[in-house]
Amino acid sequence: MQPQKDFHSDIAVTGSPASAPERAVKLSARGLSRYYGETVALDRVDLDVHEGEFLTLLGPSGSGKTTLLQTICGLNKPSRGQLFIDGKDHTWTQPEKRGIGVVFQNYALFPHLTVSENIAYPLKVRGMAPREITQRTGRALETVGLGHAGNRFPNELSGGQQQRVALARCLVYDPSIILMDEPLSALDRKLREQMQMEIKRIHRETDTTIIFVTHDQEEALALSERICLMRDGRIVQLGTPREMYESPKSAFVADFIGISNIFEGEVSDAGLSCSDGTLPLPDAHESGSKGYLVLRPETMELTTDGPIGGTVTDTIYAGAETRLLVTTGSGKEVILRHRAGPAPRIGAPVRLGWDRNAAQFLTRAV
Ligand SMILES: Nc1ncnc2c1ncn2[C@@H]1O[C@H](COP(=O)(O)OP(=O)(O)OP(=O)(O)O)[C@@H](O)[C@H]1O
Repeated sequence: MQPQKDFHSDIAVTGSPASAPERAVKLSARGLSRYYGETVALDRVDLDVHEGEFLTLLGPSGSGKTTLLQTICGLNKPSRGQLFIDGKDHTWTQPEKRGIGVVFQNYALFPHLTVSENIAYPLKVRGMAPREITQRTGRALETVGLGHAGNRFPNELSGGQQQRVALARCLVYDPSIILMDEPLSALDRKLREQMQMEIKRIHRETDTTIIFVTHDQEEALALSERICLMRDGRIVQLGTPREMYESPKSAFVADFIGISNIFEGEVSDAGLSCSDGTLPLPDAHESGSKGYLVLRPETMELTTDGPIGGTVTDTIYAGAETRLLVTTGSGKEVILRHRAGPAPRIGAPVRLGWDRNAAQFLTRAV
């Protein structure tokens, strides 16, 4: 498996607690499945989301994230299984009776209504008293930092501000759960990062349970208390960003979360035999078993007698470190971070070593 992450990207694992939050369960999925003919979009999903938690559904395209989100809010009906909110079975409850707010990527504001009118619209339709509408609208606008922009029209706002209006339109109901389906993917990188901070702040201040869908692992690491990584309609691992990064259960998880250099091979008495030689393993394993040695870039270094040989094929200066791309003898691309001394030039032959205690040996592919 080759590293497919952006060589230029930075991975920051936020300081989340080391274990799942000890809070009441807000929402539970039990054996949730959704079939479309032969396609299994969701496959017996069991999931508990805690009160006030920020949980991200992460996974490649087609892994079932949107289907799970839609099943939770009631826009999609499960083929099997149950959904509980606050301990009550809501599998077949109408979407508007679930107390769930939804924010989509496509924020779809009414262009001919002002920001305040956009936010007030659904409350008006439901016949709420004008005074309460004004109060709620004002509060929601303040929460998203747009108290000054109530009289503007959507086309007078930036993409980030429009997404905040969409968020305010959701907050105005005081939902106890908010679902967000790739809400930031239409924004450019800088705006997206600003909005991530904003969403984190709103989460802290309102203590709402948030389930956030993204296929961007950096966004998941930056935002979430826990990440639920999906593939082929199943949950492959659920944990804090740190658990997912430091203790992946399979090569798929190690490859998806952060940058990994993964060597696949067979265990022999001397280590892992692979196309780049025999590599030492962090612990003992039965000879003949197959598996994956996972080496994170920050645990690798250039050493004169390292077990892997290769050639530097790219270097990127990034302040405190230089990122090196090394192509090994077998043609595999390895990323590492070089901190001490001048970086080698492109084309230089190098040998790679690593901190053996920080290496991981995984036997599962998925
Ligand atoms: N209405 C539908 N009819 C048939 N198949 C569907 C339908 N909706 C989703 N699927 C299939 O179900 C699977 C899961 O789709 P889903 O949209 O939930 O994935 P996703 O993880 O949200 O993907 P993406 O990141 O691309 O949005 C995919 O194989 C998809 O093709």
